[in-house]
Amino acid sequence: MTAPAETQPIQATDDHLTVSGLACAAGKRVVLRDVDFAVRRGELLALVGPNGSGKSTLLRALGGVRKPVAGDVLLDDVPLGQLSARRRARAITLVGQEEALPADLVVGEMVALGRTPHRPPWAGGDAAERAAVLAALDQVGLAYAVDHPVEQLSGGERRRALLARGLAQQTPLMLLDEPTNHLDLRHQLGLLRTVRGLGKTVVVAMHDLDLAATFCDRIAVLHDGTLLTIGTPADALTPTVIHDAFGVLATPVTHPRTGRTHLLFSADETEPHP
Ligand SMILES: Nc1ncnc2c1ncn2[C@@H]1O[C@H](COP(=O)(O)OP(=O)(O)OP(=O)(O)O)[C@@H](O)[C@H]1O
Repeated sequence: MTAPAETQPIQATDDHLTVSGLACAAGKRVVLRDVDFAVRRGELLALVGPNGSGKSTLLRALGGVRKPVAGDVLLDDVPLGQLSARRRARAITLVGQEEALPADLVVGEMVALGRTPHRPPWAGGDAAERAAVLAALDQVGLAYAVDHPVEQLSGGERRRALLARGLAQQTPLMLLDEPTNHLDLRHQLGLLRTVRGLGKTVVVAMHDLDLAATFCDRIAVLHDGTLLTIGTPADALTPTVIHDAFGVLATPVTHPRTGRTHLLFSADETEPHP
């Protein structure tokens, strides 16, 4: 598989997050264990894996929202647990998968919630804040909806409004849980191009392996709560890894126009249906 084609790979120079011996539990059940890796500054890292493999749990742990039962996550060498919520919110944006939107706000007000960590206590919005909100909405192609009621947004518009709220938070690190859900093809590509162009460190959970390989610098493959592998798309998304993680057959093919390598998937009839 070739390097991301949308832009040149961003030069990552050091580690932004360091994950060591991480384990997380849901109730008494350990759902993530023995996870060790680093997120390099400025890279776009995809988290892929089957349903229930632990992607959302890992993202929440990377954001300091999910407390580990073992191990640690360091932000620039500082354990996340040592940071105040406000400091964390100025450093890390977490855009979750199925966040309920406050129905009685207009879109601009909802996106302005992303500015909260930057305000002094009890401060209201000002012109700079409105500019940040409009810029964030513009980045996701939603500026036209700034005064629309949130409850009137389509599923795809809701996803983009949530991302805009995250962009308005203006942190150097973003954690995105399936941001392309509900988006049509053009908006999926547009959103990933936008994310890639941010120049931030981004970790994104996604299901589309081909899009992950096209846009991301590296890919981490989760399976059953463990990190199966992490590496460049070519190194991480081999037919063997894909079969081990997803139980499907993958065949690399060359795109006749671009020359890039893509994967075709087919069912492995010897695998039991999940
Ligand atoms: N609140 C919870 N209570 C009990 N189990 C949970 C809870 N949250 C997650 N789990 C379990 O933890 C495991 C990992 O879930 P997680 O949501 O992290 O997976 P995922 O890879 O993001 O899945 P998906 O692709 O379906 O979004 C699953 O087995 C899930 O059932």
